[in-house]
Amino acid sequence: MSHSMTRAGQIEAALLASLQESATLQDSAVIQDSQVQGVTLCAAQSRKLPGMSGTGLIERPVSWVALAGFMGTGKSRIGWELSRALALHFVDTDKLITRVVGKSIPEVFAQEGEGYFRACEAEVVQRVTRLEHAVISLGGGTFIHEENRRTLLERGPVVVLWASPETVYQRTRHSDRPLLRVDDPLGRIRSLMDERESVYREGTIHVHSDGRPSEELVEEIIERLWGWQGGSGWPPSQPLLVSDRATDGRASD
Ligand SMILES: Nc1ncnc2c1ncn2[C@@H]1O[C@H](COP(=O)(O)OP(=O)(O)O)[C@@H](O)[C@H]1O
Ligand SMILES: O=C(O)C1=C[C@@H](OP(=O)(O)O)[C@@H](O)[C@H](O)C1
Ligand SMILES: [Mg+2]
Repeated sequence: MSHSMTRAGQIEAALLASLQESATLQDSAVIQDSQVQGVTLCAAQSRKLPGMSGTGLIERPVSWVALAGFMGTGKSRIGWELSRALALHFVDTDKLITRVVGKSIPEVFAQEGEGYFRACEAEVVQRVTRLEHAVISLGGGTFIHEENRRTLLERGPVVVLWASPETVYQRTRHSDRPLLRVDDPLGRIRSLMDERESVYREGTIHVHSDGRPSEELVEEIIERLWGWQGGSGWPPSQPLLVSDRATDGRASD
């Protein structure tokens, strides 16, 4: 990216490239949001009718949704699959930042520092919450920062994916997450998850991912989104109770 461009301009250009890519990969050319000549199908139904999802006869529970949660819970993968199921654009904020800065996430952390990464993340949140027709996969730390959380929850539903520390460890051990580059990654996962858990609980819908295939998760997310009442999720309505923080409580909202 050119140095003469402002970061906002760089984000705009990178976003455009991401959206073009996501549209190119879209398997249906024209998707209508609601009724088409009196015929509507919800996304779940259309997936049971092969061929129908490409015809534009599709109705979605939402036209914008974000995925939050700890590293390795599946935000990037499930977000992508959810975007295909709902025929929406897909934006992964980490990939967007990689495009904007021209460096991988580990390089951004090592060369620019975490503070720089968090500043990019905050700007990207401001931009992606103004998008229409998109599934947004956040980085694991994005939702932790209050201003990001407020902006996201005012925009639309935030689905939080959960997994046990052991599952996160298995899913991330062969990848390069800068925050897990330590002697005892499982211990680090446990302590960081503990630190962040109460904040993740401010999300709109909570889905546990341990031992569950992605198709099942996408299906559950879509069903839960149909049941979502709408409205701003900010400020969080329920004060957090200590008993709510039990491990079993993570799967429900
Ligand atoms: N439900 C799942 N079951 C098995 N593996 C999964 C599941 N969700 C994600 N993964 C895998 O775990 C790894 C981390 O997933 P990713 O989507 O990058 O997580 P995140 O974006 O939350 O860090 C990837 O290899 C991905 O394919
Ligand atoms: O939890 C975090 O603070 C981070 C999570 C990562 O994203 P994923 O959750 O997609 O791995 C990435 O944004 C960065 O390494 C920091
Ligand atoms: Mg990710």
